[in-house]
Amino acid sequence: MAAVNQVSTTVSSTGTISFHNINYTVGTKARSHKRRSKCLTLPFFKVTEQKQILFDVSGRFMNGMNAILGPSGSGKSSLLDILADRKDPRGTSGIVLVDNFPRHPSFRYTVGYVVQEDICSGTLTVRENLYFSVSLRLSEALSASDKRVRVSTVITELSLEACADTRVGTEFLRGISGGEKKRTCIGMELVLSPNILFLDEPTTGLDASTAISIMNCLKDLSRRGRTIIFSIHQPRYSIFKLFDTVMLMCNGQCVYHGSAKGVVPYFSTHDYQCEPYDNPADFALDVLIDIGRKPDIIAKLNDLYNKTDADTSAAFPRPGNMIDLESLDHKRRKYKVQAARSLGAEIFYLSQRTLRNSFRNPALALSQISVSIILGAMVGLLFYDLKKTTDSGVQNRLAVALIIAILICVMMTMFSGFVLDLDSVFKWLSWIQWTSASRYVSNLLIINEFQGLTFCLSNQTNVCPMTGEQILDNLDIPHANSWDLWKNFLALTIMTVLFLISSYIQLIRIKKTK
Ligand SMILES: Nc1ncnc2c1ncn2[C@@H]1O[C@H](COP(=O)(O)OP(=O)(O)OP(=O)(O)O)[C@@H](O)[C@H]1O
Repeated sequence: MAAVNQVSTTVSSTGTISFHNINYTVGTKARSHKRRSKCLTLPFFKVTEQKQILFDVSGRFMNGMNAILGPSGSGKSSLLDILADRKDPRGTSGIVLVDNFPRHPSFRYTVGYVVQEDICSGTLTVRENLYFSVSLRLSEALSASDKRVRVSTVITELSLEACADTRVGTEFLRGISGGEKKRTCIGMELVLSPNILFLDEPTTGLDASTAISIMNCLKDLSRRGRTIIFSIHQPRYSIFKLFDTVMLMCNGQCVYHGSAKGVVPYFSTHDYQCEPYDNPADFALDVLIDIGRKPDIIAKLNDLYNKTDADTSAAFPRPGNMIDLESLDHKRRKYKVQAARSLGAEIFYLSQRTLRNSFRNPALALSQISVSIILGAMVGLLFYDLKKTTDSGVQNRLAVALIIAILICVMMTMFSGFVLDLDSVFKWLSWIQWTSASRYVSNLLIINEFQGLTFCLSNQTNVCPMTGEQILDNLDIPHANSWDLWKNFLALTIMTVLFLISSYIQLIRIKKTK
């Protein structure tokens, strides 16, 4: 989901976003042989070099359709992410203002961002997807009926009434059309009532007629006072003529920012003539590809754009204010955004969706249930009516543990201290056994299986030369008291908690910025 679950304030704005001298740099693996060779002796030493993606990009987007156009790799998505406050602030510089003020810390949660891939749940209906989005992302103060009204309004706004109660569809389940699916994804953002809607390549993967219907839908939204900002690759003329402003990017620099109608006349003044029947978007892309090979022309056009762009300079803060704005922006990033929902509510809505998903996706539910039943039956059969004899009785029980361990994880089994005698074979590696969940599981199973048993000869059942305790002693598994059993439970519990915590930390790390 684009902007997750934290909406603390309603930002009232006219939706004008201006940005000034945006630079973006990332650290990449060093490619130069010279640098690598210096570090050949340090195999784990990563050599990074800085790569600048965006160079001093400035501009202003207002209510209407604002397109960011350029060849692949020109920096469109990077700029879009920075404006939407979805990029890691490290490596970015410059100022982004909304209605001439720095963005609120919760900005990214109050604007809509439609990612390229469709993120709606296939087993839910269009209405349920929108309701899920509104429930998870808006304040708990909103009543159920308010939520329903909001969802219905968005359904009407996006002309989704006819398929509102149809399931979106999965690879196994026929659902709504591609265009309706994209509109559902847009709707999941619109339920926030954002003034600004970002879209990353909204027409990618759609056929021509679906693409135009999506863009017409966005045009309608823009007419109702929204600022629609999107990156787009190669629009047809019927789509291009819907744009109000166009920003042309080339190698991370802006070479044109102005009206869509002005593109052809602008480039004609720089000796690039558009053929009478050529699509201006195709023409612009051809020009961008050509000047991409000529750094001096890019620099000239970029310089011209920086000097003459009237819209940008009108919104540009006075130089004296720049320092204050930078420090404000710094403070803004440190500001803690309060979650709009309690943890319990989040768990409830997510579990509800997961349950619905399982029930409505017969293939998934069936495979999950079948796997559980088959595994359970297998383990049950293996343990069923085992003999208490010294030969097969003992052997069938050390085999069962092995099968289970293999099912869980082969690697962990290797270090369980059960398959191999780690003390003698891999002395220097034997400590790994203490990190192996399989070791604790196998210890538990073996203690549980053998403790208190006596094993007799198969032909003379009154002669019982072996006890379970002896086998446990032979395997070097402590079993003197109940703590020897329960400490394995404790170790497994601690491992589970640690894995959950580290997954949670990783989720927190990746969810906010790219
Ligand atoms: N985190 C990163 N690490 C390394 N390179 C990056 C990173 N982010 C972006 N780039 C590079 O920056 C350039 C611009 O990327 P970006 O995705 O913004 O371009 P784009 O115009 O949206 O391209 P496309 O149309 O293909 O999606 C590309 O060359 C990309 O490989």
